[in-house]
Amino acid sequence: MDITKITQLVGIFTPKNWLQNIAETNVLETISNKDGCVEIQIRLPFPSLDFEEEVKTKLEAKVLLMKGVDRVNWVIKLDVATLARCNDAPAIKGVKNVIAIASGKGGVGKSTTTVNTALALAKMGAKVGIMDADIYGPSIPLMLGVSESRPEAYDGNTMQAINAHGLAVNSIGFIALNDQAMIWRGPMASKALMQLLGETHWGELDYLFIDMPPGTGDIQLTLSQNIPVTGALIVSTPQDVALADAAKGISMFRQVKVPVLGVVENMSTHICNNCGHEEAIFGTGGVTKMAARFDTECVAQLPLHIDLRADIDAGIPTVAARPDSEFSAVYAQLANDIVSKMFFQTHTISTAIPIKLA
Ligand SMILES: Nc1ncnc2c1ncn2[C@@H]1O[C@H](COP(=O)(O)OP(=O)(O)OP(=O)(O)O)[C@@H](O)[C@H]1O
Repeated sequence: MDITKITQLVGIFTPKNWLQNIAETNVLETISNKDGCVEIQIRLPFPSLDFEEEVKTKLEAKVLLMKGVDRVNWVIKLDVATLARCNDAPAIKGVKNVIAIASGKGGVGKSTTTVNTALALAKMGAKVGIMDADIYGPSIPLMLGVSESRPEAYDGNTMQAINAHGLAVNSIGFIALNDQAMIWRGPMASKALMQLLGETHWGELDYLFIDMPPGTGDIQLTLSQNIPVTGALIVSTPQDVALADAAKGISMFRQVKVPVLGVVENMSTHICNNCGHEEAIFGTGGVTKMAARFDTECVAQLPLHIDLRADIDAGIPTVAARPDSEFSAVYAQLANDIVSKMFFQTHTISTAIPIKLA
C-alpha cells in the first residue's frame, strides 16, 4: 500500500477550495496500514458535510481498490480554527469565532435563521452559542423555550450563559425587562449590548452567533464596528422593501470592513400545508439579483411554511424538532457553507489572549 498515493488522493478528492489550501489546513494527520487496515486520521478545522460526502466516500472507494487493503478506518477529529477577526478586534473570552446575523428590515426571519443555523452547526459537532442583541424584540429565549430562565452569576463579574438545546445563550431580553431596552438611546443600547457580550461566561465556543437588532442606524453601526466578528450573514425576504434594507445592511458591514458571507432568502415561497402548492408571494429571484449586484450571493432559500413558525412558537426550532425534514437539510447546508466560506476567506490566527470588552 502506497501511503504517498493515498496522500495524493486526499488532494484529488478534496473540494476545490480544500485542494488549494490542503497544505495550509493540515487536514491529513497520519495514514497507517496494519494487516490490510488503512487508518486515515483527519483533523478538520471546521465542521463539514462536504468532507463527509465529497472526500471520505470517494477516497475510501479508491483506497479499497489498492492491493493489500481490505478495510479503511477513519479517525476524524474536529478542531475548529480561530479565524482573523475584522479590524483585529480583541477576542471574547472562550469564543473562537463570531458570526453576526443581520437584516435591514424587521420581521424577515433573522432570529428564526439564527436559531436553526446555530442548531445545525451544533449537530455537526461544533460548540455553538447565541447572543440575542435584538433590543427591539429579543425573541431568542422564546424560540429556544427558555423565556422563563434567567442567567445566574458565574463569578463577581460575569453571568453564566443559559443552556438551550445544547447552545449557550444570553439575551438582552433577560436583562432589560418590560420593553425597557427599546427606549434606550443609541449609545446606551450599544454600551449595554457590548457589556452583555463581554460579561457573559460563554464557556468554550467554536462559534458565537449574534442576532443583531434590525436596521442600519447608529446602534447597528456601532455594534458592527466593535463586535469582534469574523463574518456577517444577511437575512431578507424577496420583497422589494426588504431587499432595499438588506442592501443597506451589506453596505453598512462593508463600510466597517466586516466580510459579508451572503444573503439568506427567507419566505422565498409559500408552501401550502394542505395541498403542498408552492407560491412566490413575495416575488422571485429578488435576493439572488440583489446579492449579485452587491458582489455577494444568495446562500440559502427557505420557504414560508407553517412548521417553521409552529416549531419556533413551541420553543423547539425545526432543526431540533424535525431533524430529518427538508428544512433541516437546508439549514445544515447553510451552516456548512458559511463556516467553510469564513475559513477560506480569511486566515487562521493563534488563540489570542482576550481583552475585556466592556
Ligand atoms: N420561513 C418561515 N416560515 C414560517 N414562518 C416564519 C419563517 N421565518 C420566520 N417566520 C415567522 O415570522 C415571524 C418573524 O420571524 P423572526 O422573529 O425570525 O424575524 P426577525 O427578522 O428576527 O424579526 P425582528 O428582528 O424584527 O424581531 C416569527 O413568528 C417566525 O416564526
